[in-house]
Amino acid sequence: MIEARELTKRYGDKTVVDRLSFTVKPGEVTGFLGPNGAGKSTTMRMVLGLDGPTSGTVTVNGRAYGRHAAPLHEIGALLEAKSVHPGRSALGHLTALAQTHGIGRRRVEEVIELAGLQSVARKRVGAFSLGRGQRLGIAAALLGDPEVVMLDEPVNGLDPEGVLWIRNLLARLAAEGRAVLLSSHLMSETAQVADHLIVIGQGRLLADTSVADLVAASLGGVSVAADEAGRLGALLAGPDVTVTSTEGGRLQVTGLSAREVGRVAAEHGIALHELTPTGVSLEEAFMELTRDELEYQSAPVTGRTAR
Ligand SMILES: Nc1ncnc2c1ncn2[C@@H]1O[C@H](COP(=O)(O)OP(=O)(O)OP(=O)(O)O)[C@@H](O)[C@H]1O
Repeated sequence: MIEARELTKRYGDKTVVDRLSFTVKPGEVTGFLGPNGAGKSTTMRMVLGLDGPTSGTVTVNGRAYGRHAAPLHEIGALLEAKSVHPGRSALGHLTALAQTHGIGRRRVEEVIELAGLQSVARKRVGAFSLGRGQRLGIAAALLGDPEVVMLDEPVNGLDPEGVLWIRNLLARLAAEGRAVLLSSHLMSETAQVADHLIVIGQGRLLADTSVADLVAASLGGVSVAADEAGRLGALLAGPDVTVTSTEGGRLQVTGLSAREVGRVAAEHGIALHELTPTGVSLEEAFMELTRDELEYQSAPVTGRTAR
């Protein structure tokens, strides 16, 4: 379990992580989402004691990382810019790491197999593709059979087979009762594997929700085609309702259910040709959540700055 309480990191006068509180529970994959620069890597570095918080705390299985006698058994992590000596073999790298914790040869072989690296275990790591490098990083993370697994953007640069392999692996690790934290800036990809989501923007917590709840909340608009689209649009309009006309007498309505739209049309004798609930994608839900929190907003097409 990872528990962050009011975790804060400032560099100079810039607050990169801002009073962040969350829990990564055992038996679940928790997605850690945020746009570039949101503070995910900084948070993960603080979990591992690589950066000290300015204030607040973060613990792994009840203690700060540095207070564990054998941290590889508590948490296995893959951070983005992990450096491995390029002249070493995968086997050599994992063996050296294992020796720091008195982990035997047998476990080294197990994680090599688990990561599908048997055929290249004796090859120089410097010649590894990005995908193989990621697999090696994950093998290293799992070496100590840790209760908590934390991976920073693990699918970056992987081919579809590698992506599927990671998805299955994460699901299995959670099913074994481990707490799994997985960072990403891609909502749809994360939602496919995560049970729970922690979304941050500019270091602040924006959402702490189950994937199922987010999916339910994202089901938004209704597409309507009617004979008297203009009249129907005026009848539907209200303080929390947006009505946009599109081509061919079609309306896009948000803030009302399909049933409510249908009832208004029936009450006013307006014939409908189509009444379709249109869910927004999870990616859109994520963009909506983080819209005000982007570090670098794209300039709109008019060329004016966004803020
Ligand atoms: N050592 C540092 N000194 C000053 N600023 C830093 C330092 N490390 C990170 N930052 C700043 O903190 C902010 C958050 O960075 P961080 O890498 O944690 O974000 P992230 O969510 O992991 O983003 P990405 O998805 O791009 O990796 C950025 O604005 C970054 O420039």
